[in-house]
Amino acid sequence: MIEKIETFLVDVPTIRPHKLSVATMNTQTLVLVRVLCADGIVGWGEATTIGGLNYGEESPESIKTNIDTYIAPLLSGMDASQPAKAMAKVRKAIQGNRFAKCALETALLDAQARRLQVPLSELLGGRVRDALPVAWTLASGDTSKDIAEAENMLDLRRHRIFKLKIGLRPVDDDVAHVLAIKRALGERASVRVDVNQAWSEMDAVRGIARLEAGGIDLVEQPVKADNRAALARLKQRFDVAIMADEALHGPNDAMALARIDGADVYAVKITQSGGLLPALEVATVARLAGIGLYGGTMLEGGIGTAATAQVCSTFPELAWDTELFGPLLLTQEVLREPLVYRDFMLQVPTGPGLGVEIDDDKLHAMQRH
Ligand SMILES: O=C(O)C[C@H]1C=CC(=O)O1
Ligand SMILES: [Mn+2]
Repeated sequence: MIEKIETFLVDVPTIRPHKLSVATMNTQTLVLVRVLCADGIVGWGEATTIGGLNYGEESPESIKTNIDTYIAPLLSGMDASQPAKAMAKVRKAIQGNRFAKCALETALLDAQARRLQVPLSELLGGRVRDALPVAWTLASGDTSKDIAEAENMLDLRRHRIFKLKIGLRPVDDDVAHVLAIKRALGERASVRVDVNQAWSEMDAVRGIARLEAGGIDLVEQPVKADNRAALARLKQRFDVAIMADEALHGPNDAMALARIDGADVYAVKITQSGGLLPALEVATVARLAGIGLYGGTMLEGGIGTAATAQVCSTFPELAWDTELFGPLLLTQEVLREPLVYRDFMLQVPTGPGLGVEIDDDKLHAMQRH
């Protein structure tokens, strides 16, 4: 039986300012959910978002309030060994709130997988890979700092895929910044950009032509999320891969974009999809439509990152790798043992459930009171 659902806000400074076109992050607010079951099993989930309300329409505080006030009471007393039934009730009664739903589904599945003593991936069809290549985002805002950071990551054998955050400066300045980094790294790295919706279609045509000519491998969400037609036109026009990120809020968006041949790649995010099972549906639509997959992040801490890793481990094809580096951008950790990054890859945890353990003392010390 589901006995109790608790939520925690945890403010964690980032290792350096992380500059996106929509926000500069100096801290990340983790939203964590704990589900206590009557049989003593505990499950964890995460509903972390980016930049308060700058990036999405759910803020950390609204997610916590909506779970505490409206969603948790629906679940209390339900059978904890039937996560799908519990989530069906939530999805029927609650509009929107994808991040909150994701955290609850993660926690319920974590608990059930622990109960069955299997890794969470095994409740999702089973894993086909044990390690996931991980991109790093260069977003210091300074070209030479970004190059030094990339060189360091290559030396450490931690990352050889780099995503550059652009869209804040004039197109010409951004292109010059990206191409300087690509020239410095050459064939040693895959260089990609994320515009976070900042460009008009005209800007995008101009910018992407030059990025493509300069050897950039992928352009993520160049135009507004709701302008699917423009994304599709850019995909038709250019050879360089066009990735949908903010345009994807779950399976229906995945289907609508696939119908218009709107993107080459989907960034699969468990929170934006509204849960782990909807994220699998996004991935299935992509697979059937011949669209490549990329494991995306909302810069979550260890819990959300482990949950996404469990999901991505089940993908037969993962052509564009992942960006599951969230915990590495944060100065503090709520896990007892950090996730393992080795040889450019995140090792998918092998223990029961999410395969991570929360340090209650650390959490208590770090949580917002
Ligand atoms: O992709 C996004 O838009 C959000 C996020 C993921 C990595 C990163 O640096 O920012
Ligand atoms: Mn993105």
